[in-house]
Amino acid sequence: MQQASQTIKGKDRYKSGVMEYRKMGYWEPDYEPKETDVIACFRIIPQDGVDPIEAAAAVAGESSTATWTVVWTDRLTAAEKYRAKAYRVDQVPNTEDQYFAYIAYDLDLFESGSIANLTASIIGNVFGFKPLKGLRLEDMRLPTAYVKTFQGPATGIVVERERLDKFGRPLLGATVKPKLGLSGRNYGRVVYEALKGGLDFTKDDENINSQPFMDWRERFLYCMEAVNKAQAATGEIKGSYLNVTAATMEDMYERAEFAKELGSSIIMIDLVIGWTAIQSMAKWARRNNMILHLHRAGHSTYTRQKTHGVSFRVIAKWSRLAGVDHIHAGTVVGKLEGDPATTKGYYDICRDEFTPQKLENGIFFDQPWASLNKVMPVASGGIHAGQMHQLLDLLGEDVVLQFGGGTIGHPMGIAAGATANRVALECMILARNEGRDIVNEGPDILNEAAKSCTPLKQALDTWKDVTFNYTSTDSPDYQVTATASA
Ligand SMILES: O=C(COP(=O)(O)O)[C@H](O)[C@H](O)COP(=O)(O)O
Ligand SMILES: [Mg+2]
Repeated sequence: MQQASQTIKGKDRYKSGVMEYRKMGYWEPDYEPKETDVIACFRIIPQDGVDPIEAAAAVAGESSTATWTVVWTDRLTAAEKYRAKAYRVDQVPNTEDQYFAYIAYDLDLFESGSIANLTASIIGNVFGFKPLKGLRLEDMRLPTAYVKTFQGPATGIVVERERLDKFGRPLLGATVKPKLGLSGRNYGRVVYEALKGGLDFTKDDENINSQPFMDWRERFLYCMEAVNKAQAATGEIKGSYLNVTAATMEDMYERAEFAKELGSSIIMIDLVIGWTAIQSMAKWARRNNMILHLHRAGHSTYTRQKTHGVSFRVIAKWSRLAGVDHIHAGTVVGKLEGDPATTKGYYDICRDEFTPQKLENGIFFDQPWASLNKVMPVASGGIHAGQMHQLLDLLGEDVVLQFGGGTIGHPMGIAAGATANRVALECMILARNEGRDIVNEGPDILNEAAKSCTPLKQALDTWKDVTFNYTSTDSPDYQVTATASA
């Protein structure tokens, strides 16, 4: 969709009154983004009768320098440079009223190393702008110059594996269940059983902090006792993500310090604590040699519907900049939202050294990572041992596979549930390394291994028919590599 520049030049540009955004300089179809520009792709759904180009210009304006009327004080600034520029608008395939608007922002609009500052512009007031029915931030191109101002993951995949001494296979974890209500002592028993049975990690759930039934100190003490006992029993390094999420930064630091004092290798935070708190904890984790796990609690309130909000691929990018080591990124086959093609895009963002544009995976831009560490994606939510071949095929090797119900709900108990998952993983890795076609032979490979592993046999029998086959709400709009480029 093209419309020539309508920017008013000279002194008429600064006449008092209301002027269309495209006339104020926020629509510049000839603009060529600079290497150092931040670029955003928004899905715009204009109100009836609103011209899509004007809507795109308004988004550029409201997310950068503009207000609703002309202000003469623009002339006291380098306004042409600071104005964000909508430079391209495409109709979204298979829609009548939706448009992808590409907007370029000068790097000087943003404070170095601050997600809070970036987001206050890009997803600030503009999301409430009345002429739009809906607005979704689909993707961003963060230039190398800007990426370099962030710390990135505190530890990274390579060093995490070295510290854990685990290579060549996904890591295995489990979320302690029930989510709420266990006492510290019983909680510790779940952790011990799961780790002794063969998992590498257990984890606190997103909503367990410090409630009347279990103080956070109780939890940390019993978890670390379980970790130490399981390490002694198995000779392997184990961990339990201790959730330090709390009401204030002071509380979170206190909890993190205690986790460190007890010898934990990993702590956990929830996305709901906010970007500044996440960045603070990432810096703390870097200083204290701690792995930092991020649970994306809350994201679905704004990532899941395509008509308004922020795509999770953008949340994944911001999280990598902010400095977390783990991020929940979806399972495809489990109980929670996750289209395979879209989810692949999230995993690439976490693990690539350079993420190329791939419209079929929802990736709109080439994204350099400028040597920032890689984030370990975490697959969690309604998965079980019988899906091991699919998980390995879809998600690859650098991933934590987390089975909460799929460990603790095992008919023979928690340790048996853990063993089932470990044996399923190891037999699948062996088969893959032997060159077998694990996607098609996967069920046979598992059944074969189950002949000499009763826990695996029972896991397969218990959960064999469990699938969550529902239509995804967030599949890519371009099904094949299109010619569009930023
Ligand atoms: O407690 C669980 C999963 O438990 P279970 O394994 O018993 O289903 C996590 O909170 C979800 O993984 C969150 O979802 P996501 O990972 O998609 O953010
Ligand atoms: Mg949970």
